[in-house]
Amino acid sequence: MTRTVFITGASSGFGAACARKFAAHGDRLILLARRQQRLQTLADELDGCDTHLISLDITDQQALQSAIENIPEAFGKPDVLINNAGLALGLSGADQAEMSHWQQMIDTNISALVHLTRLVLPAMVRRDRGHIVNIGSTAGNWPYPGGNVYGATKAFVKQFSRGLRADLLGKRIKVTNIEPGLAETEFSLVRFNHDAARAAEVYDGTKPISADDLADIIHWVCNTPAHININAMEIMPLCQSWGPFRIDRQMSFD
Ligand SMILES: NC(=O)C1=CN([C@@H]2O[C@H](COP(=O)(O)OP(=O)(O)OC[C@H]3O[C@@H](n4cnc5c(N)ncnc54)[C@H](OP(=O)(O)O)[C@@H]3O)[C@@H](O)[C@H]2O)C=CC1
Ligand SMILES: N[C@@H](C=O)C(=O)O
Repeated sequence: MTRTVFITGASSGFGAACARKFAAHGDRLILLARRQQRLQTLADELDGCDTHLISLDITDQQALQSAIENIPEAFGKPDVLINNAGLALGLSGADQAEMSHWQQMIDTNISALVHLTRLVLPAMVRRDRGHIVNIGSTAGNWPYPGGNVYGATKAFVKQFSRGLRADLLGKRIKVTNIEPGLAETEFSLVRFNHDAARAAEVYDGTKPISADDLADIIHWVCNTPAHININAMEIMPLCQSWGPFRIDRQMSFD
């Protein structure tokens, strides 16, 4: 059956790779991001796939609502919503971080994700079918220095995903939180204000998760038997693991 798959953050990274993967399996796509030209180039590449493009800032609530109301009828209602648009900005400690960065991460990773879910979910409930795939992060499970608000937004996404599952018991609607670790996309470029050298250092000497790796996993998650729900999946490259607790041995309390 051809599904309508709605992917946010489709102009790059995981979102673009998911678009290619789902298109290759015959699904029709609704693709959202700010960069219209990127979306158009992707849609041209996916020749033969029915694609509806939504070019907007997902934090603009009015624009988002109007875009959802104006999805062409031929696309029907989304069967799968991949809440992927998101970002980290900066890696400064909490006393130094820019408040505007924190606000943008909260607006994008939390508020916009919640808003879009609220807009799309009623039709899934009415039709008694659907799948919401939220893109969380290992940063929502494990803290690291400088990850402060970014990690907190992803912890929100994790708990929101669980809450959705609790609310949707008895409905044929699946909810999954995908929690990737080190993955090479434009993520670090954005985090470090397009400083390419600094972004490259993040992946230096590693074999990180690729966008295609993650798209394969998401596609699998969206194709499990009807009675199975993958609640959460944490994925790291083999070269990544946890560090020990840090202990400061210099502190004085005199
Ligand atoms: N790469 C990594 O290491 C990991 C990433 N993640 C998460 O995966 C998700 C995708 O990131 P990834 O593919 O890595 O990074 P990319 O930077 O490559 O992609 C981010 C996508 O989000 C879109 N986006 C960001 N802000 C907005 C906005 N305000 N309105 C609309 N679209 C927006 C961007 O589109 P545009 O700029 O055109 O608007 C882009 O398509 C994010 O939620 C990220 O937090 C989770 C774990 C690991
Ligand atoms: N796991 C990465 C993205 O979410 C990170 O925290 O750097």
